[in-house]
Amino acid sequence: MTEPIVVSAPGKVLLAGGYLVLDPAYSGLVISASSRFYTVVRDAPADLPNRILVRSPQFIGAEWKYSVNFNGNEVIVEEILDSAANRNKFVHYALQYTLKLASEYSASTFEEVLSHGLEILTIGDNDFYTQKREPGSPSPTIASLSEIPPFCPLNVPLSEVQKTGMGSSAALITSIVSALLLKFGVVSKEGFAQLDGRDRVLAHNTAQSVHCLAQGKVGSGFDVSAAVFGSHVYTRFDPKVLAPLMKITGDFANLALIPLQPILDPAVPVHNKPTWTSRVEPFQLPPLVRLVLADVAGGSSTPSLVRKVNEWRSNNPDDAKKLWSDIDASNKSLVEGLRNLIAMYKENTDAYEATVQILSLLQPVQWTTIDTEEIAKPVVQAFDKVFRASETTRTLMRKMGENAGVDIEPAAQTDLLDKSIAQAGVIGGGVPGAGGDDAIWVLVLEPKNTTKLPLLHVERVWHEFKQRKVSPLLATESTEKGVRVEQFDLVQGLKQAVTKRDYATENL
Ligand SMILES: Nc1ncnc2c1ncn2[C@@H]1O[C@H](COP(=O)(O)OP(=O)(O)O)[C@@H](O)[C@H]1O
Ligand SMILES: C[C@@](O)(CCOP(=O)(O)OP(=O)(O)O)CC(=O)O
Repeated sequence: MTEPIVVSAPGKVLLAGGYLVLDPAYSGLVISASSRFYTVVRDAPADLPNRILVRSPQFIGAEWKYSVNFNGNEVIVEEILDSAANRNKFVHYALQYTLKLASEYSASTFEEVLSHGLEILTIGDNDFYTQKREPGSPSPTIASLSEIPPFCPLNVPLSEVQKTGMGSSAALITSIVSALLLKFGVVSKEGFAQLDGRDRVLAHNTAQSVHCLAQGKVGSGFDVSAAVFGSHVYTRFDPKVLAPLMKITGDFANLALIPLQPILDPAVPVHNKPTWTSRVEPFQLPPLVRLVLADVAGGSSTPSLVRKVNEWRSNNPDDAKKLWSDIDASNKSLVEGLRNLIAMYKENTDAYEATVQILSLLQPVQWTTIDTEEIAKPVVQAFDKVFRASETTRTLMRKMGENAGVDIEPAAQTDLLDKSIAQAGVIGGGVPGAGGDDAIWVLVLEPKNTTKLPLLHVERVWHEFKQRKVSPLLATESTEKGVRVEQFDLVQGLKQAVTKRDYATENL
């Protein structure tokens, strides 16, 4: 049996650019989270040619079986259904499209890889799901969450789990697609190590297509893009590139007529081929700045928020244009402020660190009122610019919500954010992505070598907040750039988590 292939992909937070990023004229700032989704692909334990078993050991009954039919030319992946209720369209589509693509490179490698059958395991970091608590038990803290064993079983079927909104399906699809591309030799580990080389771009185009097709709609795609490339300023692709594939509904026999290589592989030169126009401008949060996320007990449906906002925008084009461009200016100012801070750190690390130390003890509204040394002034101003920009974006996003008649920042979230942002050492915050009731983000200062006071203040506010249950998540920003090939033995807890249950091979 060959070594398992393990690929992880990070979750996401859209810090700025919700709704705007659906339009290629605007961009969004997406931060990739340290929480990751893992896919392990290995040869099936028993010889079962052309069979694939996929399972998610964190959930009850999360097993999906497939048979692969290949006639030397066309590939059809069929679900072997125990019951219709146990369909997993996302996994099925990931297999169908990635296997078809792989077969177009080498039929003999394709047949060889499937000759023993495959087993695929998918598993997510705890942060992707709201962890169940015993009634009356204290709400979790970042310290208590870091004590929980990795990949905790959720003890419910997948359909009943509560998600935290970190983009589990995008990270899942990115990790499955990438692991399969490696297994079938379509991309290499070395190729994957390059951030903007052909291998990653191919993985992106494939995962993005699968995700859109499985969702049955084309969103902006910032979540898949972050899963592949890490934190960046994202500008969306033109959905036209997917038009030939979007026509295929359900019957994969129709896929036979559409070669995938020319659509997905940037290295395949075809005259007049549709191109992927998305733009990725790498980004990273400045040093000594920590992203903190909260899972808020509440729920909002992104598609219905998007529908209403789009409706208002098309009925009020002039007002919308003005509002969109004001929000865009504020978002750009946020990005610029954060980038300036990185430059300042590089230019004079000591002054930067000393200023962070001072600001961490003051509320952001006090920052520009204090007398600082000349050398600290630009750093103070840059932090102040980030604070102001995030507040302006909040105000304008609330306005967008009022106009469209939807709660982009509901009153309870406003209260929670105002209280959080009033703490010493907090730089700013907001509702991520489409907004709504289910999450907030804040940026806090974390001075070197001192207690993490701003984080503790924010945690206290969340703990004492009465209107909603608010739990911190462990995730910070991932400084690894997106999708990553892992070593099975080196991912803490992974081996135990995927081998926990003794699956009979006749399951296949
Ligand atoms: N852990 C998992 N294992 C297998 N499939 C999953 C898992 N998480 C999500 N999926 C698949 O992705 C689909 C959409 O997931 P969902 O969590 O609703 O998306 P999102 O993260 O985009 O909100 C699910 O219906 C399921 O098919
Ligand atoms: C409105 C949006 O611009 C942002 C939505 O971001 P969320 O992070 O809220 O998304 P989900 O996790 O899928 O619910 C739609 C889009 O860009 O596709």
